[in-house]
Amino acid sequence: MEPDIEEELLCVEAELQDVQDQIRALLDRQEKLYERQSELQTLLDGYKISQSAENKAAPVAVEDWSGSFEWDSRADDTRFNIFGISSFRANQREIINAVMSGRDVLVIMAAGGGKSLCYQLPAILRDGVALVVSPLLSLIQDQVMGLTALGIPAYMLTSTTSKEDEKYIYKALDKGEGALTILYVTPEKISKSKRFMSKLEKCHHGGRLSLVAIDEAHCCSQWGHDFRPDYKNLGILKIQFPNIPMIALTATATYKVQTDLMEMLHIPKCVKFVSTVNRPNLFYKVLDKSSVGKVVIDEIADYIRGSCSNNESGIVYCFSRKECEQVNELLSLVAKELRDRGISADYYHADMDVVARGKVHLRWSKNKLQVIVGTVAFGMGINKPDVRFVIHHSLSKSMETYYQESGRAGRDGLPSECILYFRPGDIPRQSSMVFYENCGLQNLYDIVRYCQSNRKCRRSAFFQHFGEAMQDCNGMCDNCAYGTEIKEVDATYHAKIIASLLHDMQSNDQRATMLQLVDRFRAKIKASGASNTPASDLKKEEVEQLIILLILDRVLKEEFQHTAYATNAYVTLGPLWKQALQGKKAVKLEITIGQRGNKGGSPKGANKRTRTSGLETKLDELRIELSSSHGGIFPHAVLSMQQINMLGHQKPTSIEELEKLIGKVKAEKYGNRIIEIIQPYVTLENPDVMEQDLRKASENGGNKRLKKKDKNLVYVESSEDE
Ligand SMILES: Nc1ncnc2c1ncn2[C@@H]1O[C@H](COP(=O)(O)OP(=O)(O)OP(=O)(O)O)[C@@H](O)[C@H]1O
Ligand SMILES: [Mg+2]
Repeated sequence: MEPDIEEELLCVEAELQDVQDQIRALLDRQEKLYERQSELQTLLDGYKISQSAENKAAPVAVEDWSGSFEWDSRADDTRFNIFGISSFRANQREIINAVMSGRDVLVIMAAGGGKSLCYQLPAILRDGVALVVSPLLSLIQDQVMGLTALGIPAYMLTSTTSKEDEKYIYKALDKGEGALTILYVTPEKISKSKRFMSKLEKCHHGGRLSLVAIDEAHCCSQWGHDFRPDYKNLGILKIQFPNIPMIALTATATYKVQTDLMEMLHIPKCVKFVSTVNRPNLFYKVLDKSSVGKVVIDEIADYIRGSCSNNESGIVYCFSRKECEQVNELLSLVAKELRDRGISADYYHADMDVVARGKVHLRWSKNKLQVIVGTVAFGMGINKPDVRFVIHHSLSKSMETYYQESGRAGRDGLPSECILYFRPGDIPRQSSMVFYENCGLQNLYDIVRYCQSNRKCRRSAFFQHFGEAMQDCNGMCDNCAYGTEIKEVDATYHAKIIASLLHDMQSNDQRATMLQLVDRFRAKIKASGASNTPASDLKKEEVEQLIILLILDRVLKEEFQHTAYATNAYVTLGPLWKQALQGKKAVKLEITIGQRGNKGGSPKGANKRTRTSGLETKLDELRIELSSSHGGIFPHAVLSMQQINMLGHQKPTSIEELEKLIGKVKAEKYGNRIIEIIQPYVTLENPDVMEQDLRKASENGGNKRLKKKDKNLVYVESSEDE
């Protein structure tokens, strides 16, 4: 009898185990399906919106904007000889053709993609004045200075415009007197200045308004990340000037924003150009953030000293603008600590007075200051193309904002790095700042997922977020480049303890912050004396990581309570807590071995940044010097980094050769000085080798000499004669 019972019991237990395994597998599958469901829903919403926008617009035959047009040769000549740009980037030529054909155009192109050229070049090719609306004074100033340096009659009408310039501009608008090709204004001018609008009408009436460009057009939309009320009134421009081509440009990719701004600007039939969100030159990396502030600063300083020895520019972002007071202290502290470690750094925050802020920005833009430590308030006005690194000392509030903020690196297309310091312990502070925003927590958890992931390509997270097909990362993120060295811990048991702890606390009307929960968990493990249970081996940070994982998996959730001074975040039981309590929810915790971002293995695409040669360094110094002597323009307006690299390789020795590389305008203006710098490097074809040989030669009693064979070739030979 007894053996029968025992046998049946074993069978029942085995079957139970089997059922439990199946439940677990099904729950896992359910999770995955939920995730996929939400991804597909986002894609579908986007698709529907785009369809309805297309249906609303009159059917337009598919047009070929890449064919030949009568202005082709003029466009190429202007691109090269005035802008010094050797070839168009993706979509630029097509966009220019559409504008030149008189069509309204919407341009969605990633940061640094080259949107400015898309309206500046047609502005030069078309007769009359091009009106450009741009949201920030600093952006406008940059652009006007750059264009003026290229000899293009560009002006701005803003609060800082002198009376004299204002008079000149109004005369040009009114009567067509004086050269005026591009006029920049802030949106307030359109919505608030009747005088300006009436002059603009006259300009239009006289057939002298060539095009209207709305830069940073996402500012029109409340769904965009930087809504500006004055942008809402820009719809008036299309109403007043229906036949003038309007080009709206933005780097924000969401469909909602796109359709919103087409409606607001009254350009339903516009030709839309959407480029990829991919920024192939950016290397994305997440690093574990130490809980000790100084260690983080040490690491940042080491990174800057090690990877950016040529005084290459960068930004360090700290916190969000909402925590301003403490942030200001933190910013100045971080800047000071970086200075103490030998790095030229200063801080920038919204509360500084305008002059001081402007000075910091200017020093940085002119490469006289290497690093700006700022809040995200230091954002849209940044037009510097050669930012080599953007470091986030703390988490952005969404994937979209991280894409924008990190995207300030490498706008010139050269390899640059985006580094994010992540610590689960930072999350409650962030979540208590965003929870009241529409989808605030969901957005934050998305970027937390991005950070927590040790295997998934970082780039793929952006493609997924913006509903774009996957593209190859080419080893340009830490997860793709270094491979993964992680330990997977089955944390199902740990999750069970946490759920039971919280359940007990909640039954007693108690609540816990994340820190308190971590402490309670560890205390419970200790008190139970279970030193060899699987739960005892988790470090404090790993318990934090687990709690965050459980929040992302909806086993737990965050709740918030306002006090007079702050908003506190608490961790409570979430929708799937019972499954966790019953051990039915498989929880797998990925623990990094060693430090994240420093995983072993040789990086595939990492460190693609080439070392700057001696000549390139000299050319870089020259551009700083020339920029000051040419009216204080920015160094990148003299020569871009790409042009410096090209000159470093090609080493032109005559103005004619130089002209073929950087165009007529720049060759004429700066040519002599550039050639002066290059010349010695042509005679010394390989200066590093040469220097070594020269040294050896002198050590050997000078029995070697340099012999010049032809203009470009130099070799070293032994000579007994000398
Ligand atoms: N075809 C090209 N070839 C090489 N460099 C280019 C080309 N087009 C633009 N650039 C350079 O790329 C940099 C970024 O261009 P631009 O400022 O127009 O970017 P953007 O798309 O407006 O970016 P953002 O969204 O950040 O404003 C500039 O330094 C510009 O001179
Ligand atoms: Mg731009």
